[in-house]
Amino acid sequence: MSALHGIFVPLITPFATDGSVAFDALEQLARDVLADGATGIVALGTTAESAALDNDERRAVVDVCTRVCREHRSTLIVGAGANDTRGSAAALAALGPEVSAAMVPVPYFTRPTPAGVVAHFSALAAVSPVPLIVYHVPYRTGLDLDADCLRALGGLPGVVGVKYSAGGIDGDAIDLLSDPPRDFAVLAGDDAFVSPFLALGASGGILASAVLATRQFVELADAWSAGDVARARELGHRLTPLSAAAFAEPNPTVIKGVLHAQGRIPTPDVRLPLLPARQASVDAALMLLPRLAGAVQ
Ligand SMILES: O=C(O)C1=N[C@H](C(=O)O)C[C@H](O)C1
Repeated sequence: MSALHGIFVPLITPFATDGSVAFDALEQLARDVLADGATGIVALGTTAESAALDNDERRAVVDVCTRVCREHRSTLIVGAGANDTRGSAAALAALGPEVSAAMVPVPYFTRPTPAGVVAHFSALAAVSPVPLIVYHVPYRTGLDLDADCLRALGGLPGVVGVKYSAGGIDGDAIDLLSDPPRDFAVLAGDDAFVSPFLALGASGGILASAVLATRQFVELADAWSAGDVARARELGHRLTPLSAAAFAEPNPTVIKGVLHAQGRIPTPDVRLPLLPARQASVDAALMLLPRLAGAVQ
């Protein structure tokens, strides 16, 4: 697939006051970010509290996102997979033809060797109905992968990209970006580091905080892609504090607090073991939004 450029917004799962999923609010969020220029959305990312949804809820979330992406002709990425190969293959088999790619975590908790990780993705790519994006997030999976391992994954047929979320820009990120596999997209997955990632050649980002300032993140990606360094730097410096504020507490608690304060979702509720963000954290993020509103050209 060639559509892995630009900003992809992983959507939160809004809850109604009775605890059910607020599908109408989810649909509106999807429409908003696509209208504001996002290349696509991610359903069932970490941001969606996927682990706290049941199978029916997960299916219904994907249905809503599929419908909106179809109408907008936009890219739909769906989070799928777990820490074993058989279960991950079953999750992938359930994805429909309108899913552009699946975002599959490096197997967490089990602690396979790098060769085991490559064998895992090789087995999944062989059976998956859709292309795979490797979700590399060592602070969640407990498994660090070096640039050579990521290149091996990127060389597998059917593996089209990586969401790189190592908590910053480390030597392996620089190594990978200096010599990525052919037709392999490196996507920034740590919101506060997206601007330097794009400067190094990443093709875009999967960024939960982009739901709060979609047009500005899109313009950031466009500016780096066009080589407008001055504009890109300025926007990056303006957006970084928002991303930092959005992640001051476990994702997506602050983002939900902000969206609720803006009237975009019915409650700021999250499901256990997450707890709602403190009001001070939500206020700190909210305070940054007015000065961003004038930042787009
Ligand atoms: O759900 C996602 O995809 C993202 N999750 C990350 C996280 O919660 O660690 C953050 C990133 O913005 C996208």
